[in-house]
Amino acid sequence: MKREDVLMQALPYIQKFHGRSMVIKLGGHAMVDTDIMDTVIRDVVLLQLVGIKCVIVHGGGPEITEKMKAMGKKPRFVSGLRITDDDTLEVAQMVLVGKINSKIVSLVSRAGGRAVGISGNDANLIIAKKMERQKVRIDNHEEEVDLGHVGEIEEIRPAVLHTLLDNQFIPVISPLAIDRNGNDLNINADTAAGELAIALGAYKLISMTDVDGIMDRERTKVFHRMTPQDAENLIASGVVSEGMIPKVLAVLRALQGGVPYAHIINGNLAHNLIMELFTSEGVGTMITDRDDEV
Ligand SMILES: Nc1ncnc2c1ncn2[C@@H]1O[C@H](COP(=O)(O)OP(=O)(O)O)[C@@H](O)[C@H]1O
Ligand SMILES: CC(=O)N[C@@H](CCC(=O)OP(=O)(O)O)C(=O)O
Repeated sequence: MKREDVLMQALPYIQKFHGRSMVIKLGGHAMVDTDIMDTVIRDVVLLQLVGIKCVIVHGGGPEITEKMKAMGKKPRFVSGLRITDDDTLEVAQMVLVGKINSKIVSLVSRAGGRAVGISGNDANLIIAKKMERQKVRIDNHEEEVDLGHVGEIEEIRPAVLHTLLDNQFIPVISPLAIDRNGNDLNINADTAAGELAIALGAYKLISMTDVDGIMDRERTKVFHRMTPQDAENLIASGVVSEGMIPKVLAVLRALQGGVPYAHIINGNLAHNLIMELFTSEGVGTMITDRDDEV
């Protein structure tokens, strides 16, 4: 395709997306290469310049795990959620806020945009409560496990995001929350992105990870489009497993909450974000119960 054709193909999408908001979740596994991360951020700055209100929510699970191991602590997860004791919460805060959030903000600045880094506890953006004890199967019996400082989202107060977006800032959000008594909590980044997308009335939730999208059992084929029902079936049949489960559950919750389109795409390939948004073929998986084009 000629260069001008590629650009013109984007026109109807730009017209459709102008003035709408999108929540872009950058998973920890999608942030391993700084050069590619740089292209992802430049894509986001471009999206903002064509009138899309972009909100970035980032993860950082792999880096938290690495730091915990370096401290001699063994990371433990229950249903994809990290058991978070006092020390682990401190590591999560250091890695998420101190390192990853600040790196993304700098990359936006380098790309010519203006970002403001916040976490869910800033301006009471994400109010959560400590998660109930979770039942886990261990050696043929069920045990109840306390996840520590892990939060379950109760409320999103998006006022701060509207202020930032209306003034052309790109909010970059760390997945931490606060409870009603002011205690800090760790939350899964996909869950946070899904709830933020609902509260903002976002047009799309885009989750960037380290695989091309939702794949078949053999992991040879990517499903480019599916309905929420298809996605539920893939979880029930075990085709969707491990870290993909919280991601797909967050997508389903967002779709139920009124977000029309959700995408899961590979964040480790340069310019996948604009390819997914501005071409009819797309590159990853789009989940929607609408039957129109975008
Ligand atoms: N059906 C599936 N299609 C694609 N990936 C899957 C599927 N089921 C499980 N996965 C796994 O989910 C992982 C993505 O989740 P995760 O590692 O938590 O990502 P992130 O850190 O980006 O949030 C993939 O690397 C893959 O191993
Ligand atoms: C409670 C919980 O599990 N919180 C996550 C927050 C980071 C995250 O979700 O990062 P990814 O998107 O890279 O997986 C954690 O501590 O790993």
